[in-house]
Amino acid sequence: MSILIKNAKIVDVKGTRKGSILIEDDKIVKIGDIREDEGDKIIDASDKLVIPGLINTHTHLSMTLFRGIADDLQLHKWLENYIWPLEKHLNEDYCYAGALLGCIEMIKSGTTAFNDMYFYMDSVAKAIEKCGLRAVISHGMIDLNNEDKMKKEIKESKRIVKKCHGMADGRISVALGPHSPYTCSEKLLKKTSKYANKNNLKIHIHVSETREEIKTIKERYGMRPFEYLDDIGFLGENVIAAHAVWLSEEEIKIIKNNNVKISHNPVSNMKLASGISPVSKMLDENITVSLGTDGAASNNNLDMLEEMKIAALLQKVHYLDPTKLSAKDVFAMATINGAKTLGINAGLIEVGKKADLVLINVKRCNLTPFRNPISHLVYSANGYNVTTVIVDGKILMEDNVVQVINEKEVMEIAENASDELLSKS
Ligand SMILES: C[C@H]1O[C@@H](n2cnc3c(O)ncnc32)[C@H](O)[C@@H]1O
Ligand SMILES: [Zn+2]
Repeated sequence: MSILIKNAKIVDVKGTRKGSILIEDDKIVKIGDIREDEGDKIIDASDKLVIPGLINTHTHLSMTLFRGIADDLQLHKWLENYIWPLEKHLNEDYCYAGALLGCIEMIKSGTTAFNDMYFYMDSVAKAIEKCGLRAVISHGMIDLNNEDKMKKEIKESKRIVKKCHGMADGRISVALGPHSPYTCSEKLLKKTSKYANKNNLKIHIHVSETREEIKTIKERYGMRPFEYLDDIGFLGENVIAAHAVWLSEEEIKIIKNNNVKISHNPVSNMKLASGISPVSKMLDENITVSLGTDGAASNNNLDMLEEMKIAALLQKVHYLDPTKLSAKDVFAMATINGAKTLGINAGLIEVGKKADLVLINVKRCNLTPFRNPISHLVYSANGYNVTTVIVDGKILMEDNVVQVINEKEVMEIAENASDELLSKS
């Protein structure tokens, strides 16, 4: 079935133009003046912006179940005293419920693709397939220097690769997810790197998130985290490093030289008081920096429109310079940089690109008067301005109604799963 989006105001980082968009199968096939009879399904986009779907490059989807639990803590206390004890009680059903809820939240706020690291990833993949989103998923590996645990973690990662890579008509791909340099042994990191490079897979890892991490890695290996990862031959263009908050000048060079992709998570970094990533500096060095929310337990939502605004504001106040991280820069991070990071043919509205598109209603008081689309998207909009979401040429939400699953039922399932899970701890 073809879809014609007519009377659109098309906005991507290349600019704003008026026109219609014709989608056939999973792709955009025509942009401009298009006859109505060319589309089987017509969407009237008058009073709407059509933007590339937003791309969230660091999530832990099923952590929606922990939203509002363990707030106002520093990362390591948060993980060790609250989150990891709760995660011991996770199972397939809980992770499925949390992932469904996360998918709906993302659809409703205009995200079409994401990069997820967590547990029970076949359940997460099932939820993504059901909801129609696009994702890179990885099993989060933590071995704490224990050889048996390392073997189990690698075995589970390989199982997920075999079971889920290319699932959902290719919308799901699998990456390897060593949690971090402080929770993974050198042996695990080296094996991960070897397997990923041999099988052309991405690697998703947390790096340099807190000052405590820098201290731990320095004490253990005599180097800073990115220096250590470089030293063991782990870094490469397939590595997606989340956070990258505490970086020396030398580490910025290492990131650049290895073409490592960085996922910036400003809200999580602010909430856990981890610090401020030197995003503007990295962008000046032409490093690919994209945007992520992190999990809903440290954010506490998955709204990329909100994340864009906070990313821009944080750089400005950090450098005491309002010209840092302009609306356009941050919109690029959430669209084309995200696509480049995840290896998706999207992030721009052009013929031949994947039909991953989002419609934003500009006839809302928070977007009135309507002047500068990218400014409005970054500084004034929020998830509630999203009306329609298309991924891979399929409509996932139309006029604010989720089409792929019953939203109320999912909220109930997730509420019950969260209740049950918390009662176990
Ligand atoms: C996959 C594991 O990662 C944990 N996690 C979630 N958010 C963060 C973060 O910001 N830094 C480090 N680890 C994080 C999650 O709870 C899982 O245990
Ligand atoms: Zn994380």
